[in-house]
Amino acid sequence: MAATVVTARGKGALLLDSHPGGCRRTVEEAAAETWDGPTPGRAPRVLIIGCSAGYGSALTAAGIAGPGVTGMGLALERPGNARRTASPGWYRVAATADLARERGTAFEFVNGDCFSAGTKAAVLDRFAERFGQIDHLVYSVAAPRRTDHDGATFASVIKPRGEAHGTYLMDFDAERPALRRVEIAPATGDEIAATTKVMGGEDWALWVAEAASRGLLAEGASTVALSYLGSELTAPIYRHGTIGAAKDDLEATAARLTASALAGVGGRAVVSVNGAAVTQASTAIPGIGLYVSLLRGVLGEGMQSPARQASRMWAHLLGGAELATDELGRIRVDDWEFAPGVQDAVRAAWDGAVTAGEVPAAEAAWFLDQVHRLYGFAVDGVDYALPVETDVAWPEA
Ligand SMILES: NC(=O)c1ccc[n+]([C@@H]2O[C@H](COP(=O)([O-])OP(=O)(O)OC[C@H]3O[C@@H](n4cnc5c(N)ncnc54)[C@H](O)[C@@H]3O)[C@@H](O)[C@H]2O)c1
Repeated sequence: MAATVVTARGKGALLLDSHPGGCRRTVEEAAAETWDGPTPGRAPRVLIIGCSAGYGSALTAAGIAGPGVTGMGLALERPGNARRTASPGWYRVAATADLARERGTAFEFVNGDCFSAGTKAAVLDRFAERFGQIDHLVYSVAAPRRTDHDGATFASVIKPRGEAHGTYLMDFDAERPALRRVEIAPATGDEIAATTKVMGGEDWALWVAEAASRGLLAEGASTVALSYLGSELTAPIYRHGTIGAAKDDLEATAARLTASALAGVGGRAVVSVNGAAVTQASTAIPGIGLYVSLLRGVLGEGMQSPARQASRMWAHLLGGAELATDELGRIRVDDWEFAPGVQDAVRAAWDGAVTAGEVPAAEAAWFLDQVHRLYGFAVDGVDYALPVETDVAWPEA
């Protein structure tokens, strides 16, 4: 395909195309994150499940550029076709592979379904062949559905549990970013179970057990899965909702893994509670867009990017600056979101926005920019008037 000018077509938080050059720049930005952790004696060998977007992409880029991790990343991305460019994660993976090459670190990427037994076997076989053992297994998947080994498919839903919940969407089709109230009916028991099947700890545990059974976990290995706690403002839809049930399950899985699969190698399973970020997964959750916009309004530059948080996580996992652990043993990378006064200020801003029926212009503009950045648009240093090659190959092993 010849190079072409790519523009941001689409509606609200969903764009049809992505810009390869902009996606590349966002990876470079993550790689430029300051590394103030320890310098490892040898490259840590890592497997990152969900490496192409959001926190997983940040962990991959910041890990390659900072401590110089080596290993493999798995993601599920879509190639381009005659009507649309590839998905943004496809381009980020290509850029991250180039970053690894430039840094002289071996890193391979697989495009596949993490829930499939075949993908697990293929990835772990390849890891054993090329890298030997795993020092750190990162699980950073956010998926809408999961097909199980028997062909049954489960869809994750974002709903409250128990009673209906009213929250606000930002309506970017309006001339000014208006708020639209939505009422969301409570989930059924089946929906809660299906969401837990997709976003709970079962698949994480399968990966770790499969790696352990192949003798792939190195002495002292760690595995980390990401979680979110969030504000009282979003609790009815998030932490007390279907996704919260899945996160409870994921978090309970950590202790079981430390006591089982990791016990033999003296390793540990860790839950990392990260802060609110604009990602493809989070923009699908009603109320999160408003919350995260107002949080940014309160914190300004004090809001930590996924790359900053990723760098802090690596420093912790590699035995450098220790992160604080809460009463449930989770590492808290969301400390800035809960710094004194922050939540009170966000609540006041939320009440103000609801009363006014609109989001303050600066916060709304920031949010829209963040959404565009997910697709490689609104990125500094990219000339969007220039044609760009959209036919980018998945990196070779
Ligand atoms: N975004 C937030 O505000 C936030 C905050 C704290 C914690 N987290 C957690 O971080 C984790 C990642 O979320 P995110 O927001 O970065 O999501 P994201 O949508 O940005 O990225 C999801 C990743 O999962 C991969 N993926 C999805 N389905 C897959 C499949 N079937 N097989 C292989 N890979 C698949 C995607 O390719 C992508 O790399 C989740 O556990 C989420 O709960 C998110």
